[in-house]
Amino acid sequence: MATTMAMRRSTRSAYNYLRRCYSSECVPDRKVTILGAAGGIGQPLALLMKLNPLVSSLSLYDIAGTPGVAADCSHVNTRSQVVGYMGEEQLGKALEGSDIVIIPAGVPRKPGMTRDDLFNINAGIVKSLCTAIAKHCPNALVNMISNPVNSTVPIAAEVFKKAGTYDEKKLFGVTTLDVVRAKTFYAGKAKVPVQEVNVPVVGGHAGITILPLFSQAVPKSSSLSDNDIKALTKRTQDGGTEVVEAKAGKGSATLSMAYAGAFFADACLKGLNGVPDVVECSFVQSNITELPFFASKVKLGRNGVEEVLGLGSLSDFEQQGLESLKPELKASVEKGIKFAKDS
Ligand SMILES: NC(=O)c1ccc[n+]([C@@H]2O[C@H](COP(=O)([O-])OP(=O)(O)OC[C@H]3O[C@@H](n4cnc5c(N)ncnc54)[C@H](O)[C@@H]3O)[C@@H](O)[C@H]2O)c1
Ligand SMILES: O=C(O)C[C@H](O)C(=O)O
Repeated sequence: MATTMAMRRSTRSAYNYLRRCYSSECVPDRKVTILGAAGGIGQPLALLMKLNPLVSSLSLYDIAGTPGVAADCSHVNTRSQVVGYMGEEQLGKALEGSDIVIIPAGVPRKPGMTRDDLFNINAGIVKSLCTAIAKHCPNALVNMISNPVNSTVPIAAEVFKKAGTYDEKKLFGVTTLDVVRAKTFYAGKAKVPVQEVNVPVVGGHAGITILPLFSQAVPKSSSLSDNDIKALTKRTQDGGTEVVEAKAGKGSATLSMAYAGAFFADACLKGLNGVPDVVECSFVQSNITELPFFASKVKLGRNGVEEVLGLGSLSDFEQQGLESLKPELKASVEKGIKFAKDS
């Protein structure tokens, strides 16, 4: 009898908790800022964030083109108020009060280029934007999309350290597109419903540093051979290049990236709002390997990273992939740190 009463009480409190979390009058105000909002990723990402009911204020910043994007987006009849900001003199206002800053500012690849070939231009852009974040919204969660992510995230960390605002719980390299691709390719090959699929992707965000863990994929598939897993791994690692080549000089992934960026920002917002058990992969400061930054499953909470989760058990093939990616990832991280320290 006492047990039944206790169960009823706990069901009621879980129900009340969910009601509190999801009833529209209790959703807290949240400001999301997109830096690079007029670009190939920035525009569809702005639209997807405009559709997110967790956002109350959407701030769109770019060096050009934001008045038009903001006016257009602002006519969509959803909760958030949209304001466009253009040029460096408006950057502070764009950032003030942000809960989340998403950064897709910078140049994309052309066929034949690696992500590291973008370093010379994008490192400087990221450094100056992060300097402004440290000044105007030091407590915001930062979602870094600009490539090469393996170096731009360490650059951001160094900029924040120099400014005295670094909180490792609040800096994220967005690797969600790798997860999105791994899910899609796995579902296609294993012939399982894509909406039921989950696949962790760890390491970094470039070539062999992208390591999908298909041995941990759900739902499990008994129909995939070792060669199928190798081919799926390679396709996930080369997913960005597949799009760059198909776009033939007109940039890299924008629509799938906007989807992935909006999905990850939504997970961050849920974490900030106290929704329990929000877990996504991201490239964060980490001690689960000897590398200082590493992508793995991360539990998101009210302060950003609540816990960096371990790798779980790996197949021999994945273990080999992990060892092979370490030198490249280490070099990219060190390159970012050196740039931020020297410049
Ligand atoms: N993390 C990922 O998975 C992933 C996926 C796709 C693309 N990317 C990267 O995202 C970046 C953007 O790609 P895109 O296709 O949107 O490029 P794009 O050229 O279409 O857009 C970039 C935008 O950044 C703006 N910009 C440049 N300097 C700026 C500054 N100082 N402040 C604010 N805005 C500035 C430009 O005006 C432009 O509107 C690239 O570096 C690309 O490699 C990352
Ligand atoms: O491949 C690129 O250059 C863009 C991005 O990193 C991607 O994975 O699509």
